[in-house]
Amino acid sequence: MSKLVVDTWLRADDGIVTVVLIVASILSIFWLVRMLTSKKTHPPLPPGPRSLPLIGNLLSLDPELHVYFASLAKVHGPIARLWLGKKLGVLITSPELAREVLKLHDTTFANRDVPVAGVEATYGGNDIVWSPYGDQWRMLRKICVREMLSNQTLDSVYSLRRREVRNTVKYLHNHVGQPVNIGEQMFLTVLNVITGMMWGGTVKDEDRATLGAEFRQVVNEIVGYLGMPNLSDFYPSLALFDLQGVRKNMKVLAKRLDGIFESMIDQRRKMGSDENKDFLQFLLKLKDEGGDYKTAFNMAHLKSLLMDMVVGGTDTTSNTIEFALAEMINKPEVLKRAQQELEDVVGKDNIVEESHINNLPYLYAIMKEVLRMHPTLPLLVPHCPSESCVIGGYTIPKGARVFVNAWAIHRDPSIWENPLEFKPERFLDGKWDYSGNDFNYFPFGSGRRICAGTAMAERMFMFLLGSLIHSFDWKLAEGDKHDLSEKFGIVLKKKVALMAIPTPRLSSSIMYE
Ligand code: HEM
Repeated sequence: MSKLVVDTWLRADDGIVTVVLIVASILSIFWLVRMLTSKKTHPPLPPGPRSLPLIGNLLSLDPELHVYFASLAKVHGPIARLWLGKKLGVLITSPELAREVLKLHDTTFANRDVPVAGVEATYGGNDIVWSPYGDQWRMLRKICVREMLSNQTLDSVYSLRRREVRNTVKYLHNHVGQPVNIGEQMFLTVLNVITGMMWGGTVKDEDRATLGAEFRQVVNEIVGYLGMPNLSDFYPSLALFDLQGVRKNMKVLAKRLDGIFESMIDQRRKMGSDENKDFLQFLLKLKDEGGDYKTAFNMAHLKSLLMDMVVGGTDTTSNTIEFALAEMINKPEVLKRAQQELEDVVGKDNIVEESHINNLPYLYAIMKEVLRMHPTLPLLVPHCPSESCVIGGYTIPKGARVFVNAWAIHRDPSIWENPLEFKPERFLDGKWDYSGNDFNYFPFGSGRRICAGTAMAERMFMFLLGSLIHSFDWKLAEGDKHDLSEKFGIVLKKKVALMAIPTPRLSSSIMYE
């Protein structure tokens, strides 16, 4: 090889080295700049407990999720993460951060991470609770709130609520001196009101025990599966195998309710259109004739709205009343004070009417206090950001399951004096309300996804519990201990059913008819 060729090669090599060095330097600068800027735009994930590869934190989950999540917040702070298999869970446990999620970034977090159980229960997630934030959700919510849950509609069907509440008082009067399963009776009363509003149906007195208990069991199981950690949700690639059988069982339960819906729809179709102007008739007309909505209203929407009302409206209200009565029996001075208020406003020779409820501030304070201590949906319905978002200085990636722990915030000693004491008086000054603007106290949630049934829940609670304690004195069944412990589910319930014995306290037995 000639010297000239070797020199040329060496010079060419120098050139290559120089070019490589320049490119490397430019790339390094780019990398550095990216690192620095990406650090700025993508803060880290929230802190959380150490997790195992693939399994994440699944092995340390406690069935009482609300309590377990509160304990994690104590260690990791008001925003924490948890790996549920491949799914990222984010726990929000302070009023400030709840405000960021539910108010400042309301639109981003107005979505749901729909569990497999939710899809099965609601004809493919076609209901209000699980629809993503968008036209379908807007349509369903508007229909429900306007046609069934508005104050105006509720006023127009007062006679129905009155009839059911009177039936319950009568039933209790027939069981004076005997232990009554309060949750079951409250469930049945609310169920009758809701089905009465939907299609005019009520469970007859003779079927009260059997049909009511069956309905309650189905709703209980559906609600149970909705709150249960399910591997199919945490490992979507395993969903096909349905390892815990959640989808299979949910299908069976949904089918049982669907059978009832089908037969109601059938009966309603056979009736003339002028008979019984109820919610179902309105929905059928909307389905057949169409409405002024961007999304066409179909049969899946119709049935899933019925499902929302039955599942979302019954257990929630009845469990709250059961907790309230249990707390009052445990604190007889609270029961006495509420009874005195009713005596002052209603009298002992009169029965409670819904028109009285606005004049019962102490009973209202009891409702607020029970929703503070035992918020019916302790973690709300989990929210899900539609895009990555920074909360409290940490990134919550798109698609994470966000649990806002209202239960823990409602028991935070830095906000509430003696938070574990049941003390309705704390609400008497009207300082706290649950309209969703106060993030120290939000049992119905806040923002776009706030509960759609607040007005109905309020009326049923006040009217039904007011009637119960105005008409009867209450004590526990012989040998029963006061037990106020909770059992976690998407809807919180009493661990031990309240069995209580009614004793009449009104002046005449006519008032129990
Ligand atoms: C004590 C009674 C009740 C309580 C404490 C309660 C509480 C709640 C809460 C916390 C949420 C979730 C809010 C969120 O995701 O941020 C919710 C959603 C909902 N509730 Fe209630 N609820 C009650 C009764 C009812 C009743 C009686 C109905 C209807 C008959 C109802 C219908 C709904 C519906 C449809 C949603 C879904 C709203 C949406 O995703 O847009 N609720 N409720």
